[in-house]
Amino acid sequence: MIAKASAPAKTILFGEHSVVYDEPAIAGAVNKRAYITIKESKSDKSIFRAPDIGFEAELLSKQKKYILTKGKPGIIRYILESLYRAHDHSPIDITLSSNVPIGSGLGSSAAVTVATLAALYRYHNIRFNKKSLAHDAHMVEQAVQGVASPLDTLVSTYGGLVYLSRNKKVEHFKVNFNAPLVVGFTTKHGNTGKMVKDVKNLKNRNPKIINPVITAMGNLTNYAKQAILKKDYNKVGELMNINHGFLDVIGVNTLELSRMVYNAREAGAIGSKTTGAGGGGSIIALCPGKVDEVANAIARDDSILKVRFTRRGVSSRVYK
Ligand SMILES: Nc1ncnc2c1ncn2[C@@H]1O[C@H](COP(=O)(O)OP(=O)(O)O)[C@@H](O)[C@H]1O
Ligand SMILES: C[C@@](O)(CCOP(=O)(O)O)CC(=O)O
Ligand SMILES: [Mg+2]
Repeated sequence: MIAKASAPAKTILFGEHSVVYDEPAIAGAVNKRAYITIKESKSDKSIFRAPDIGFEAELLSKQKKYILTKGKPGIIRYILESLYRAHDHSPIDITLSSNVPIGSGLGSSAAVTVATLAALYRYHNIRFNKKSLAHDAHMVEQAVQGVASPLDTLVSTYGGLVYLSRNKKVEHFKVNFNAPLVVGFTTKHGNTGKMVKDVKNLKNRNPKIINPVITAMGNLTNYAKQAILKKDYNKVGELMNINHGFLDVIGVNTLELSRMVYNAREAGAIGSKTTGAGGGGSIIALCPGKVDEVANAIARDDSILKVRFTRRGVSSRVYK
């Protein structure tokens, strides 16, 4: 039997980091995906392969350990944690293929986790629905990273553009927000777990300064929700620029991220900001009528990815 699943990457429009402190956030699934295939192993060992990133390891799922044969560790922790929760430890082959850049703020960890759990549930014929899958995937991210909001795993599971409220209520935008976005990313990777910890430490050292900023980031997200519903792109852009400033305050921007953000604005983007955890990774630029100008300006020093929002969330099936 072969089980296959795939799940989309995402981009956070508003509310990264503040969402960890229960502030609202807005994120959308994009048309880049992680694909997982699970089949019985031909040997008595479980093997995980990710040829796109040159990764291979033998899995000791019972002990939550692995023996690396090729590549560098990292993303495998999400696979192991998923196996630990949803696998009976019988020998299997797991293959990951993905066109989501890893550690770039596009939620590769969530896409891989959602796809792995969905494939495992199919493989073992375990009943699940989107609600339970999003919940379980969030538990995996939390276990691996220490702290994680449910945002990335929610978006990867459901697809579409999602608003997560202060009390963790999920709203799916019905409006078709199809303004063109350019993603710029650097070769420097961020690490979500570390960035979340850094923000927490900054907040603990300077509570009177950082706490109101986190609250303001949440208020800004709520204004953005209204602007999106009205398709007021100029307002959305203005709020993205303010959000980038807040991300500077909490210390997650880098020289490369800010360079891309300002290159995008100079080339005509009406809004641009870091997206995801920062410390490396990606920016998004909102640029109606100026996609090529903005893409070319970012591409002078960094890499670009043209993405669009997609309503397609997780999908999975078994082949007997
Ligand atoms: N080349 C690589 N091979 C394997 N794992 C990697 C590689 N580069 C980064 N990683 C790991 O992938 C994970 C990416 O997750 P995260 O930091 O949440 O970023 P994102 O979800 O935005 O891609 C991290 O655990 C990181 O250590
Ligand atoms: C910083 C944070 O808000 C988003 C992280 O996104 P990413 O892993 O960089 O794609 C953390 C979280 O929501 O769990
Ligand atoms: Mg992640």
